[in-house]
Amino acid sequence: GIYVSYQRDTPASYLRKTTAELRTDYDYVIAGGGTAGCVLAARLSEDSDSTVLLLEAGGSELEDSLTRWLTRLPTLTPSLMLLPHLSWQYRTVPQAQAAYGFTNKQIAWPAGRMLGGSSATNYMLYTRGLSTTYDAWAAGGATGWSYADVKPFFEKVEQVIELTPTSATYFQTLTDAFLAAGKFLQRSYSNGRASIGDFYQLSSAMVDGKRWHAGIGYLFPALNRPNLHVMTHAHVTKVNIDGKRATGVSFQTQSGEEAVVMATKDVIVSMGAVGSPTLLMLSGIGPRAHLQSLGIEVIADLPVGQNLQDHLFVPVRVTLNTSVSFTEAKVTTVSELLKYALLGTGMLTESVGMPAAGSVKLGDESTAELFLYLLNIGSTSRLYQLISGLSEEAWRRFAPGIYDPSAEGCFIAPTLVYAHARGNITLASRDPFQFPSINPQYLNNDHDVEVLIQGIRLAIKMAMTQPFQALGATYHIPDFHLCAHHPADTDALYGCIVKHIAMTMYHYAGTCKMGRSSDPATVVDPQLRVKGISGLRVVDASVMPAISGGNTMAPTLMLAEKTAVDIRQQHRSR
Ligand SMILES: Cc1cc2nc3c(=O)[nH]c(=O)nc-3n(C[C@H](O)[C@H](O)[C@H](O)COP(=O)(O)OP(=O)(O)OC[C@H]3O[C@@H](n4cnc5c(N)ncnc54)[C@H](O)[C@@H]3O)c2cc1C
Repeated sequence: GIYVSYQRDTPASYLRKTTAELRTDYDYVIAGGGTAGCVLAARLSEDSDSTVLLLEAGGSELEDSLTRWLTRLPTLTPSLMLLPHLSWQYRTVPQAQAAYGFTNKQIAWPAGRMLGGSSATNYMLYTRGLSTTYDAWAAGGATGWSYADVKPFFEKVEQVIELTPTSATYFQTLTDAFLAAGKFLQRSYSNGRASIGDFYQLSSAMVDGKRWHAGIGYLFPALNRPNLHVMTHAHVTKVNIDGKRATGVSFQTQSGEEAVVMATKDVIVSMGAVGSPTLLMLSGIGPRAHLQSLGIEVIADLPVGQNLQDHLFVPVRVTLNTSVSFTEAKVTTVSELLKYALLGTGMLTESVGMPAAGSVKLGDESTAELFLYLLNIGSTSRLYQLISGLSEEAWRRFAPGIYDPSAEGCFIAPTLVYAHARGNITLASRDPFQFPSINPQYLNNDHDVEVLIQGIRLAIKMAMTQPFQALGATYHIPDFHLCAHHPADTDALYGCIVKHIAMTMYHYAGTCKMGRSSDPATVVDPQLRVKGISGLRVVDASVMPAISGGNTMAPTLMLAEKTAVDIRQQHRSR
């Protein structure tokens, strides 16, 4: 008896297993149970007279204790990116102007694949980002999205997440050195050419040393609501459209069953900046010529998949002759990570990743162009090569001793905040299970390369400051073959290095651009409704008109909170 009632009450028991457990229609059907999808499902089902269905292609930690264990322990984050059932193994197409050091010139683009989405596999940094981003969104036609407008929704998110400073025990010496070095830079280089902002320790979405994600914070506590249905392993293949109205979605279940469900109010697509444009194009919403070339009937000719943006960074390797990080454990492979997990060291509940950052304005720019992050992946270097897609050769030439697990070190990571490059996502075929073709067009313009060159110079200056020198810091300039003919310490050399090693911070955004309806570059209006189609919205990182000035999880949570209010108001006032 006890066993049965325990079973009935587990959150997993609320997940729908077969289509027989679903209704034929819901008020809202949400495609994608990721960062934004979990917020929407929780908020929309707060109205007990609204019915909500959430469909997620991946599984959930609720169904599988190994997944729960892997996702909750912050140090295991890099390993999640290698597991295809937890991360989509997307990859860019070969890059013309970037990724020279990557196998096939392709950069790995992992994204979360389970309830919680990328918030369940990411590095957990939480930052609202530069307020100037949102003011620029509003000025560009995204009415209602200025910083003053969005601030209350960040505050709402911050009531749900318990933020903690990125943690400390293993990294604090290094973090302190980085923050002190930031102060040195500020004093010495805040002149006409570069103005250096404050350096600060970042906040992390962790509770008691364990990962917080949108499933934990939003969805799981709502699972017992009778008006909310959630199905995992449900791969959405199409938005069904009748005339100019979205009527529901088609999806395939784990057992391979093809199913259709109807939405009486809204279909909400929250499949992330790769998944959402892909689904729209498969459904006939996208650039006319592209859809026609694949024989897809065009229902709305919109620039879906365009305007792709990301944050690129250059890891500058700094080794130290003082033991500062991971002093208790040297972790170089997945199996070692697991070994330490089994040993249960406190290190597992430490966040690898980026504990601190500062911003830099270049020339007479009015907003920051560069962030300098402290990247704490010193002794997980082999793993890092695997997850990024860097070639063995490039990784070996990247820095001496990179394979030496006893080498203490870190990376200083200058990051391009507002790239000028605009990439695109297009369908590779009409098969909804085939990945699309992802072309970020990284570094296809001088501006982006020049900003990162200045970033390398600042990273070097930082390594030479007294706080880093006190730890015996040495910075390393990679000796890539193709760069060998450039003289030391020249822009030409650093530009060549940028083209080899600049890599993604996984902040894919912008592929279903929001803005004024009359603007031919936009896909959704400021209420995130797809232009020209009723009953269809896109709510996730893809709607950002310009990438946020900082990591993208918090802005994605914010935009889902804000749009949930819009949706509820719209339908209440009818
Ligand atoms: C490795 C990594 C590290 C990162 N680190 C940070 C960080 O430290 N801080 C930060 O702020 N940001 C970070 N980011 C970025 C941030 O996590 C994302 O920008 C944000 O979570 C995106 O949210 P989203 O709702 O747009 O998409 P996601 O959260 O990715 O959700 C999309 C969901 O849709 C599902 N889906 C896709 N296709 C289908 C389909 N056909 N049918 C059904 N469901 C489907 C996916 O499985 C997924 O659950 C990181 C991202 C990654 C990948």
